[in-house]
Amino acid sequence: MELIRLDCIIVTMLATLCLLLLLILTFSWWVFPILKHKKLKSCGLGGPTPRFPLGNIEEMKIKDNVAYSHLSHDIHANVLPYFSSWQKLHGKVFIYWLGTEPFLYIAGAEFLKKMSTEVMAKRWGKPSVFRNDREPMFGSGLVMVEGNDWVRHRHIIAPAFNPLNLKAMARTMIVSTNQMIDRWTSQIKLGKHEIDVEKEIIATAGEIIAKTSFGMEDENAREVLHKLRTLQMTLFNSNRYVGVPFGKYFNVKKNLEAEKLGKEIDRILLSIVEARKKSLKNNSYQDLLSLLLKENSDVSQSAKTLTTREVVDECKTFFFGGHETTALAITWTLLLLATHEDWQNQLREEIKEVVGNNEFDVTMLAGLKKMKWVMNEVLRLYPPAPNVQRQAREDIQVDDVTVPNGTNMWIDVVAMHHDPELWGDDVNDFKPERFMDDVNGGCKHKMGYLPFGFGGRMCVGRNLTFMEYKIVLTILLSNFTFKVSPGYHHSPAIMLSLRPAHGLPLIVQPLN
Ligand code: HEM
Repeated sequence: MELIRLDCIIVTMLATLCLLLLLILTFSWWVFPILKHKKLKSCGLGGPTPRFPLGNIEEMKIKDNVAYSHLSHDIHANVLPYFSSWQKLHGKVFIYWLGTEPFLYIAGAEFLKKMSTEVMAKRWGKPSVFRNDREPMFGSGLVMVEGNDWVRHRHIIAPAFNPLNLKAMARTMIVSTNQMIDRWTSQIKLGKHEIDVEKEIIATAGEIIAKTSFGMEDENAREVLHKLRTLQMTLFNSNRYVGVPFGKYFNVKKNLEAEKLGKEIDRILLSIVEARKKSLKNNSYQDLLSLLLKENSDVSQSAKTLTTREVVDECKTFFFGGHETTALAITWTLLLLATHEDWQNQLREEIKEVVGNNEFDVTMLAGLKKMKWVMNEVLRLYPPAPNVQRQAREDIQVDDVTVPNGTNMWIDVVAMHHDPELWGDDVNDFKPERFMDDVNGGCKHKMGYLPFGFGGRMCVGRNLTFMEYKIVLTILLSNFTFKVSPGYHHSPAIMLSLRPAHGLPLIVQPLN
């Protein structure tokens, strides 16, 4: 009798527990998101109808990238077809769903301005669904951290990019680029003029960040870069179910693979961090790693230290963020210069005027004005970071719209950079002269041009990019001419960053 009663109690307890769990899940997966959605809808925001449990994911699945019939820069409808068609129906600010997570889509510059003036950088969050999903790639690095942790990380990292440190990195950039030039020259001597410049430049930029930020030897650097690339492909080259309850288990193999790669990268970086801790060699300049470790060893500044785990995550973040974006900016530039010979020649002329017969020196970079216009225009047409994400950590009021605490946001940089209302009818033309007298390229709204993000969370590495871009391009244009190969298929695609889906084969000829 006693035993039966005990059984009953256990069964009842289990049933109550299950019911409670079901209730919690229903509330967190459906009721709370629906309430948030309702609040936004009541302010007049529309959007595509979501279906439980996928939200709008089915409509967002992209088939194999279709090659463009010509070299059009009107890329938004191709790289983000669902956003492009929803925009036509619902305007520049609307709601869509990733699984059971509502997202506020923003391509309205004025809305973004009003929203960002309401919120300080440290009070912005990053969508939890992405933070979990991208854990193997960025961990708790600067891109992902929030609140006081973000302040602490940024405070430690920002000084690494001061002009003195940057200047000291220039030598490595020149050496690595010259090695690439030698490789190309040998290849051309064998009659092979077609070079996949995307692949080459990404490898060189990887080498540069490995050496300048971590003093890493080639073999270790190549291994980390290779694993990061595989991780990126695993995470972003397929349709996944981010935001869908138990979505992680829809693609167990890929998720396990990503976790494994993330751990392997951590292991290599950890061994480098530990070795550096022991040697803490006194570089003539402070690379990122020595800076992070130096702050850590200063016990009087305990509020400003990072744990070893955080240092490893920062290394990972900088390894990836520090090379691919810059490399893509240079890659897209070579495509645009290959199709605009006049600009290719103008930049070569400018280099001749600025550098002349002197040895190339970083102090000369400021004189390359047209090159900066070209860079700005390339970053407008092909922004390597094609979107910015946020999560509200408090209610935000934008005119009549209350964006509730917890709302995810997807800011569509590609859409804003290609918006004729902001840039005029020639929005899809390559016109570097837009930037001649205006750092905003004549954009009608100051929040319409965001290649490096906005506010306090703006890209911490942008000055490094400016320098590397100019150095690499100066050396390339001083040695070669570029034409598009007949084998090139124009297929910009988003795999976290905006890249040519099939590489960039160019016909490269030595200048003399
Ligand atoms: C063309 C080159 C680059 C582009 C287009 C670019 C773009 C961006 C954008 C749009 C953001 C803002 C993200 C957000 O608000 O969520 C950002 C942040 C960041 N970038 Fe870059 N970036 C570039 C180069 C670099 C380089 C060279 C490094 C490092 C060496 C770097 C490291 C970072 C980091 C750590 C953050 C996070 C900053 C924070 O949240 O405080 N980036 N970048």
